[in-house]
Amino acid sequence: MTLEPVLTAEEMRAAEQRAITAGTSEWELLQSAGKGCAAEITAFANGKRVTVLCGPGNNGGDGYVIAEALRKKGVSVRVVALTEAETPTAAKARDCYNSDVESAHSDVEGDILVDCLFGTGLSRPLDPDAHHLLMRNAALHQTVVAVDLPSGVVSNTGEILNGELPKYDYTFALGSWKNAHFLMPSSALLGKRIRVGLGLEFGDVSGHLFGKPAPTPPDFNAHKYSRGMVAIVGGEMHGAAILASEAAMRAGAGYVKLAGDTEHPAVPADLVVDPGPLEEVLGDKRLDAVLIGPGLGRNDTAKAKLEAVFVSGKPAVFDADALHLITPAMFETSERRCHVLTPHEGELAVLCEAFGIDRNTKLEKARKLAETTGCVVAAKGADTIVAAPSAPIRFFKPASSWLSAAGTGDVLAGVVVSRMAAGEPPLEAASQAVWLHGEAARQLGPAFTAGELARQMRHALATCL
Ligand SMILES: NC(=O)C1=CN([C@@H]2O[C@H](COP(=O)(O)OP(=O)(O)OC[C@H]3O[C@@H](n4cnc5c(N)ncnc54)[C@H](O)[C@@H]3O)[C@@H](O)[C@H]2O)[C@H](O)CC1
Ligand SMILES: [K+]
Repeated sequence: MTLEPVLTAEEMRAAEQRAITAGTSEWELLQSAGKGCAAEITAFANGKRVTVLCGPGNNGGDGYVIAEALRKKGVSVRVVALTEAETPTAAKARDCYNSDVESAHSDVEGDILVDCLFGTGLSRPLDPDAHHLLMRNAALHQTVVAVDLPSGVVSNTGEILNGELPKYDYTFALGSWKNAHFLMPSSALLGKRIRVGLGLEFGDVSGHLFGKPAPTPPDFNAHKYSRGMVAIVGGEMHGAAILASEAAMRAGAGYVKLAGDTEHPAVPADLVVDPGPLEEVLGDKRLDAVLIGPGLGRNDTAKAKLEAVFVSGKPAVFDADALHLITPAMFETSERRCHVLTPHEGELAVLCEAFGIDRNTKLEKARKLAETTGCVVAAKGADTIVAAPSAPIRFFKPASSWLSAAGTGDVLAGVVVSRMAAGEPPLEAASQAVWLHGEAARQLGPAFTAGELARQMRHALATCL
């Protein structure tokens, strides 16, 4: 499993400062950044006309270095400066650009637009002139490149301060990934994400990009219980729990039991349906993990089942309807706190209300909910993140937008509980599940159903073994 640092703007500046203290100058960092971007652009700039828009800070400084590096390689370059270079390093880069710099009044037609107006230093929305310059010129070029971040995006939150920004074809993350590279709404703008390394050391960071997991296959002498036993608590709507079970059966667990009186034509022969009392199912010592929520309903029976899961003390995944019924008091009936919650945006809001959490962004809501409950929180959406108490936030490369189909959340919950039963700690189980879910969707291409996604899960798992 790979974890790449994802930083806030403050962490990035601190890393840069450490490098400077250790003897690498800001000028050298700017040179590495600019030359690294120029090398990437050269790969698709053959015979193309490049326009570089430069802002006042070091993001603009990167732009002058990029322009000079491309110019030296014989690429046709024009540079348009929004204002004078304001930092000493950007001013030096401006002076080292050996050609004309045009004023921001000119529209430039070309093929590739390189946006170096603002990066991590953005502190307010673009002024109308800067915004028009960016929008007009983006429309006049076929390919649009963001250096570090699209100008107008807040690095720590992914907010777009100007409402509308161009769609980019490439974004070059300088030194490290930043939160905005994986959070909505900015994540939808970025095009292909490329990290340009600057040789910086990061140490402890507040976020990680979670890469391909490395689950272990069953032991040589494994049996169904040693591989992990899952119970999925059925409820009012049978389809959702069956979908979750289909996914759980294909994500590592050796034994998946559907707890309830589910008589449904879609129940496969390889799924054990146990209509006995829920307390007995949950009391089975061999049971490793429980999922409750998909198709559960929200009536008194559903609430009693949820309370039984808490009382059992088994590691649990709470999804869908269960997230509407959870109360802080339920945690007091159980010694175990480290469960997994898998809310989408609406369910996250419901949970924050229930636990008295008042935060503005998805990142802050998920982080605070994890701290307050002690649970791992997989906050789903186009920018799924996984938060755990006292751990860096986990970000993920964006998954297929075809995942926006009914039942895909039930499938995810089934994969989380399966990975937990297979022995993964809750944070790993949730992270692996998000990755496998995205990989299964990638393999399926367009317009798949939740059932197909569940059945694809073993092929996603196969890519990790
Ligand atoms: N951190 C690193 O390791 C490296 C970063 N590099 C690049 O530098 C930028 C960050 O540079 P900085 O000078 O801090 O900020 P910006 O260039 O983003 O510009 C901020 C500049 O502009 C003013 N400002 C902020 N918002 C606005 C606005 N809406 N309108 C007008 N002016 C605004 C603000 O006061 C600052 O003066 C980083 O993203 C990288 O691209 C280098 O590559 C070296 C390594
Ligand atoms: K930029």
